[in-house]
Amino acid sequence: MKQIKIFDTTLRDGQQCPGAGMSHSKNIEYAQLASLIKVDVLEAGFPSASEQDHAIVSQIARMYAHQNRSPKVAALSQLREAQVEQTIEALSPLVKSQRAIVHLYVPVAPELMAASLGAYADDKNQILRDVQGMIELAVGAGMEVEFSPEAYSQMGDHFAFTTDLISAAIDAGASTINCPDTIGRACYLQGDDYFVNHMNQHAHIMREQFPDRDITWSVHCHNDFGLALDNSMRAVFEGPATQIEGCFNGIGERAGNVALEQCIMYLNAFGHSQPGEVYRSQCRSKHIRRISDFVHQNMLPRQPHWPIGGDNAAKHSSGGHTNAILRNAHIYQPFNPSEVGQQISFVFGPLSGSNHAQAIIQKHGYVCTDDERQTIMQYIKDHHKERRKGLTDDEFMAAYFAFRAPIKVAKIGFERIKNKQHFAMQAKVFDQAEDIHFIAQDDDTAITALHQFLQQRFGECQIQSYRSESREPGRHAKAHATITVVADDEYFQGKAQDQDIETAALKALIDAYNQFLVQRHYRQPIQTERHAAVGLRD
Ligand SMILES: CC(C)C(=O)C(=O)O
Repeated sequence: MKQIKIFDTTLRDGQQCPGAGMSHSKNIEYAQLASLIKVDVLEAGFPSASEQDHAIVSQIARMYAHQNRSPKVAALSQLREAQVEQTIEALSPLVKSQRAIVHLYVPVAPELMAASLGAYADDKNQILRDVQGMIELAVGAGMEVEFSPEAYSQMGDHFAFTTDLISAAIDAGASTINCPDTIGRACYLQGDDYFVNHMNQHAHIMREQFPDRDITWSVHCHNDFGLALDNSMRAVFEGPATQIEGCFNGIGERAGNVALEQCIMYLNAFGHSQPGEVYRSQCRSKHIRRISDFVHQNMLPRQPHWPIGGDNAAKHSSGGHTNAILRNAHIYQPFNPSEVGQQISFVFGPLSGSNHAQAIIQKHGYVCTDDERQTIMQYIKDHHKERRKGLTDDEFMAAYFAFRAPIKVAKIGFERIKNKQHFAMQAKVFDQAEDIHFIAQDDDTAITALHQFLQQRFGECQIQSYRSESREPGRHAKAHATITVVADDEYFQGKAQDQDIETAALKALIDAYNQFLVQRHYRQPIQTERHAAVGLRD
């Protein structure tokens, strides 16, 4: 088995992108999650960037120093002695357990060298001496060293210089050579210039030069052309890389870095496809959703359709898909979502089918027979025809209750005629048309009259509270009534609105009563087997 190390730079490269920065305490929280998911290396920051960055790296180093199985900690440094010293200082708590990595970088692409190093770029021998000297300094302080020739994929005619740099770095004690596609412009169609080919050449040259050294080759890809995953995987499967650098949810400079959760799951799914070798990471994939949620909530929002950890990655709506899933839970999933801490869930939408509707109703413990499921589904779709984006379960069930409602009122009124209070209602009650009319007591209000009628007809039910309000200004504002009743030891809240305050209250009471009656007549034991079979969320 070939173990592929996962180098997590969410806190460093991830926080370099606009909008992703987090407070000190959130950085620490993230480090705990990185340890839980078991990345091999956590790049905790750039200690020389500010006092706070130094303090964050140093606290993470102290925290991990007390935990045996936590990741190694890397911290980034430019080729400047003062920076290297600050980096060493921040990482020092991990020296004893040999888990501190100074990550030193210098550009090698010609244009980038000129733009970021100025005149220093012309003195290649000095750069070579500095790389050698600073790595020796870090190694002497008990650090591991990772060396990155920045913009390696754009090195152009600097191949020989890059070879010298890598050679100097290894000679001075660097144990990892990281090959970045800094601007996300690498593509296998580049042929001989493709950076993975260069990595193979460099790995070969270094093996010849340092036959006794065990060098880790690492890859660090940005996603500007959407090729970060392809490039990272080619570096592993076609090149010498045994370490992948990236960020959870693919955050990072510009279009981001390769998404680590995609790399981990790619290895899980395809790592055994090559003859004679199995590639795996040691990460506990079941925590992917948790760390992905953290990045989503505290760094940058995640697209719903984001691969692996996105909300929609295990959510289904269309009829054809949900139908098949109800028979075979994982038929439309490329892997079992529980591997990444997700569950299959359904959203009822305009393209959903009657099987899906029936499953939701039964999951909530109500009756929906095979004969009626088509009618109920159509009713619910018509009831919410403006909701093209799908219904929550609450909205869906409210429509189911409206469909089942035993009392469907066509006309309702309460008026005084010849000194008597008259109550009148035209309604369908359990599908029978009825014309209800009676003379109420003198001191009855419309509500008490209706309440008495409903109790006599359908059984005991107490009014717990009644509220009526107008939510809009002006004389045309509607009255919104809310009435809560208690029946069979359960609470039912009825709501209604009408231009007339009294009618709104009457309708709200009927709504509450309807819910009580739906519960009484259509409740059934929850169909747990089917529910469990499709892994629906509770
Ligand atoms: C410092 C290096 C590794 C980097 O972040 C890049 O090249 O993108």
